[in-house]
Amino acid sequence: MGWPLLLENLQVKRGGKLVLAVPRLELGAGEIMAVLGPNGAGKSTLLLTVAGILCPSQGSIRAGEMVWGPGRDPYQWRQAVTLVFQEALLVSGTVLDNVTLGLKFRGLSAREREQLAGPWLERLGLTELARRRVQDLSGGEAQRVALARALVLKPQVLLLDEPFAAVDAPTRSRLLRELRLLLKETGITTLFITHDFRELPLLADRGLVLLQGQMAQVGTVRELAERPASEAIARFFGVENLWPTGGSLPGLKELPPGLGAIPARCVRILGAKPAVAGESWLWPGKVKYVEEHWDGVYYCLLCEGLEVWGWADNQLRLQLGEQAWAVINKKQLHYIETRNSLNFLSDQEGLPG
Ligand SMILES: Nc1ncnc2c1ncn2[C@@H]1O[C@H](COP(=O)(O)OP(=O)(O)OP(=O)(O)O)[C@@H](O)[C@H]1O
Repeated sequence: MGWPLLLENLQVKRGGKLVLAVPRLELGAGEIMAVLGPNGAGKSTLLLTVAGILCPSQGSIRAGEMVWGPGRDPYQWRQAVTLVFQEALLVSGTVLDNVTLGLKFRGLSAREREQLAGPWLERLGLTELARRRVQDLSGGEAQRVALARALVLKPQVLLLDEPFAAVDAPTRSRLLRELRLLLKETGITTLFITHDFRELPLLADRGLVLLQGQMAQVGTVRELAERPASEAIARFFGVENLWPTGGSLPGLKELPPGLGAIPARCVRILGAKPAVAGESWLWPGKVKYVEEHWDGVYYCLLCEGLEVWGWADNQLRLQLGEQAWAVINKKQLHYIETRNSLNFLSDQEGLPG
């Protein structure tokens, strides 16, 4: 089982500027956490710091008994924590040479190295490619080699920068699911970067959203998508419905000033008013937009001037301008208080150091 990871009071500067602040972040032993956020949010900075490549200007990172931070020697830390870069940094030679490189540095004999590498080559589908020269690999194969090279060292903590980014989307989904099984079996504590929140359920137990160098929210995929802590997070997760509260629609008019948020997939569109509303609000509206998918249809209704995005199965055939009903589940409409925006690093003045 990997080690638990604890980041406390972490501040990281780059080019003399504070670009990442993590007051506290805890990963349980064997937990897999995704790091999400837009460009420049601080994702790579976080990974490079946990890898012992960047030194924080303040704070500490603990893994098991070991500590990384200002004044600490990174040598031992780097033995326990392994970073796999997005661009597989392979040395010239064969796949096997690359997978066993770290073991060679640790002084193992060629025979021992091959014995240890064998199972990992097999699990990552590389056995047939073991003697192939790395310059003849596809981008996806090269990424798998980089991963095998990291896993063969049995790291306590694994850091992955956009795993399988070079692979086409369906193959990436399959590889991420397989990687999850493998990591859960070995119990390696893992932090990985992704730009795509849809990858979160494939690999991660929880996600950390970074915005402008700040921890904006930590949670499971459902918590992040259905209970976003701010408008910025809701937008990042592609929550289609973000309505200003107030007005005359039931559900919104009772809320204090802010936003009502609900993903389109959680709003049901019906062609006729149901007899019973149950735990829902029923909003009448006219069809403004239709988008057909293979497994259903997205509709946008105009309800009292608000654009309401919802989902229906393929049986429902509504035309533009037709009367329809949006069913808003009371438990799923999430209130976001807009007055409490995050204090982003760039908005702050006089930060320490
Ligand atoms: N070497 C550097 N010197 C100065 N500033 C840097 C350096 N590297 C990154 N930064 C700044 O640090 C901040 C965080 O960058 P980082 O690369 O960690 O973001 P990211 O979330 O990984 O972005 P991306 O998704 O584009 O890779 C950005 O404002 C960036 O401009």
